[in-house]
Amino acid sequence: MGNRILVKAPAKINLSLDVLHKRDDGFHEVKMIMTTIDLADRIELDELQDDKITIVSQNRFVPDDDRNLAYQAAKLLKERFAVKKGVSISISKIIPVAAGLAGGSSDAAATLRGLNKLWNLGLSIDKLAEIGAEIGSDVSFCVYGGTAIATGRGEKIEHISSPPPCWVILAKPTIGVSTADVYRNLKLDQVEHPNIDAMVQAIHNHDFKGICTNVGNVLESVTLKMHPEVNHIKMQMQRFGADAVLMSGSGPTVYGLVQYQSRLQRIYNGLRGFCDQVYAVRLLGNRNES
Ligand SMILES: C[C@@](CO)(OP(=O)(O)O)[C@H](O)COP(=O)(O)OP(=O)(O)OC[C@H]1O[C@@H](n2ccc(N)nc2=O)[C@H](O)[C@@H]1O
Ligand SMILES: Nc1ncnc2c1ncn2[C@@H]1O[C@H](COP(=O)(O)OP(=O)(O)O)[C@@H](O)[C@H]1O
Repeated sequence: MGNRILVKAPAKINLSLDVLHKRDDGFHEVKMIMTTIDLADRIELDELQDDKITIVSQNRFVPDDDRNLAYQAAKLLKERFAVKKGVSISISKIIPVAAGLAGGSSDAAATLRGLNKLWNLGLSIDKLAEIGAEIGSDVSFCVYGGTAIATGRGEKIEHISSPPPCWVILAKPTIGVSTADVYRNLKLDQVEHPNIDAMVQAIHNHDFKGICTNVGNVLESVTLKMHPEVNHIKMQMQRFGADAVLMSGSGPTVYGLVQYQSRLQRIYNGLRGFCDQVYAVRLLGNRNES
């Protein structure tokens, strides 16, 4: 049997997401605070002697061809560094798909980190993040994990300290949301911009209350209008007692920050009454092992 590497691919949430303007290249200039959570896909990379890339996944929403972001990551490394061997990429999908949690981007990032080892490429983590940006805007952050301010189209990463430990409840409505559609329908003259500096300060001070008052996401203005059920989940989560409630990324997943474990069960049970996909996990906030 050939060499095998196992890599964890954690999801992210956006504690704050601001869009500054639309750029000439069609992308939007953003300023976001991203952090990793303890909800992760598992990626298994098995060396193949044949010169090919295969994707194995039991999840019917995960493409098993070149549309898969993990496939694209492997192809990019293979071509750029003239690797003659192949790889079988097996994805155990835990992160809900098309949810605003960067599941696909994190699979791609984990594949980059894993193949760097499997193929002995010796690339630095910064180089892997740079390569990741060619696959998608969120991939660079996912290469590092941790907590960061992301600017540019999301690929410029400045690491900051982790928020104080807390719980994160996630509820994913059954609808899927296209990130491109959400950005396209954003009306920047009608949004309320979050205070990112105040969020950074609150994180720096380990001020959980300050973090809760400063969560904000301008993309909510689009997705909540398109899908009123997302707002319904937000209101329910607030009613059940989460300390802060926000949509992650372009949605439709809504997350709640919860300081005390004693409250978790009640919020979880309440949401499970009308939403199939509910998760209670810890906020990780620390960097991936490279
Ligand atoms: C909204 C965010 C917030 O973290 O996450 P998700 O909801 O996808 O998790 C990201 O900005 C999404 O990043 P990602 O999903 O990697 O986007 P990409 O594949 O690069 O781009 C998908 C499409 O979204 C639009 N897009 C993306 C990023 C950006 N800064 N401006 C844009 O306008 C573009 O139309 C692009 O074609
Ligand atoms: N490894 C992957 N896991 C999940 N989805 C993937 C993957 N590769 C490509 N995709 C495609 O990317 C789209 C967005 O997926 P995902 O990364 O889960 O969502 P988001 O960008 O909202 O965080 C999906 O519709 C799916 O078809």
